[in-house]
Amino acid sequence: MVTPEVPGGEAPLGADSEVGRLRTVMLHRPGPELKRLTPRNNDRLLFDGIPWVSRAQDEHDGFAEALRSRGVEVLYLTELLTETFASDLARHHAITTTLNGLHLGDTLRDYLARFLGECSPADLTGYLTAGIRNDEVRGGQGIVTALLPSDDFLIDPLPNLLFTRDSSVWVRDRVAVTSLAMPARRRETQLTELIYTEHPRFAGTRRIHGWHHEHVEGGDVLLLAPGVIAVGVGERTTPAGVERLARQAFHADLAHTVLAVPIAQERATMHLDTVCTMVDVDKIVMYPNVADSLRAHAVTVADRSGEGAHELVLDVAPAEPFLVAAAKAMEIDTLHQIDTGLDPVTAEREQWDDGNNTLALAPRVAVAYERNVETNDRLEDAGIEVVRIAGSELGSGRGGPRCMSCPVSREPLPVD
Ligand SMILES: NC(=[NH2+])NCCC[C@H](N)C(=O)O
Repeated sequence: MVTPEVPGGEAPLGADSEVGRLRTVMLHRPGPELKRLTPRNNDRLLFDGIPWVSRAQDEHDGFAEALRSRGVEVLYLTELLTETFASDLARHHAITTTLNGLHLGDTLRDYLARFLGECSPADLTGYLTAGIRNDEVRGGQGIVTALLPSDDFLIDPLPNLLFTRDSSVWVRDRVAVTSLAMPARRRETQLTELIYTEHPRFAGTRRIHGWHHEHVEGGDVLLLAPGVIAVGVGERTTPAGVERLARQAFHADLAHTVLAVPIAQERATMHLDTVCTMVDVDKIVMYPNVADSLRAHAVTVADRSGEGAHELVLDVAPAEPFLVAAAKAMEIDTLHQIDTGLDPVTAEREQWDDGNNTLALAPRVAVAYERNVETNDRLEDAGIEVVRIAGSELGSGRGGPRCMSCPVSREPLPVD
């Protein structure tokens, strides 16, 4: 359950929908890690271009300002991380997990452990997020430094930290620290897990997943309604990942139905939130080119007499059209679809530019990239207020307002 608000205190942690009034959100302002992108490494680092960093920062500041001007508290991931590093234990943990890659060798690993161990919390955040290249180390010289190319990263930069929704997702009052599938992103959740474990703001928060578990990415997790979670299964979230998440959610009484939604294994549709996002309690903006083929298996608990989450007996229903299965689980007549774009070509262009990837600030109020003109018009025609933000540079990482934000606190939806 989302806990009731403490008068005068911070907003209670958690979210039970994608559209309850947004109170607190975690963002990552793009920083030096984006300056590491080159035409030779951008594919591996999952960017489709080389962003103009200062413009991306301006756009991101515009996004944060749009949220603040509507009463949303903005937390920044790197500030939380630096505060987390006030703890010696957290620093030690971060350094050890970062350096356990097999490409380093003992000489370099020992040197880097000492070097990072002596850094200030802010510098440590900088190195762990922007990475370290072979030609930047001042010690630890030996076989590895001599033989690795000078521009190889000893610690990889994390340009996709920008997409904070992928690295954690709240389900009611618990947080799922996710387990990212792509090698370029695996380290991100070692950092988010530390924040949620060690930062005083999150003291006592219970977790329902972790970076060492089966792959689940937050972009695939949609809280369709209190008790109903849709999870995309494709390039990023594996069938085993959904199973673990569903078991944990059922066991902790966070949900009664999980819809497992297979999605095409393509770059344009890497996460479920590239295909659809909620903009009202019963409205979803959706890519029409896949809407007809999108299907879902409703997963429920058939028998909960066993002890632990792993002993729940799950029922997996045959696949049904997504909108049908969703409406049933949400106990509403219809989940109304608002189409991306106008015609199939505009839809394809605006889907690519994250037209579906909206962030709801409240029922019928959503943040969207301004460039998706046709989709935004359609949202307005359907009675949704659209808060438009610039995203020409931000978009080169293939993510929109929803991927770039992890809602940490939303008001529960009014019960009618
Ligand atoms: N939830 C999302 N759709 N996130 C988009 C993530 C984009 C990022 N460049 C990646 O490939 O992982």
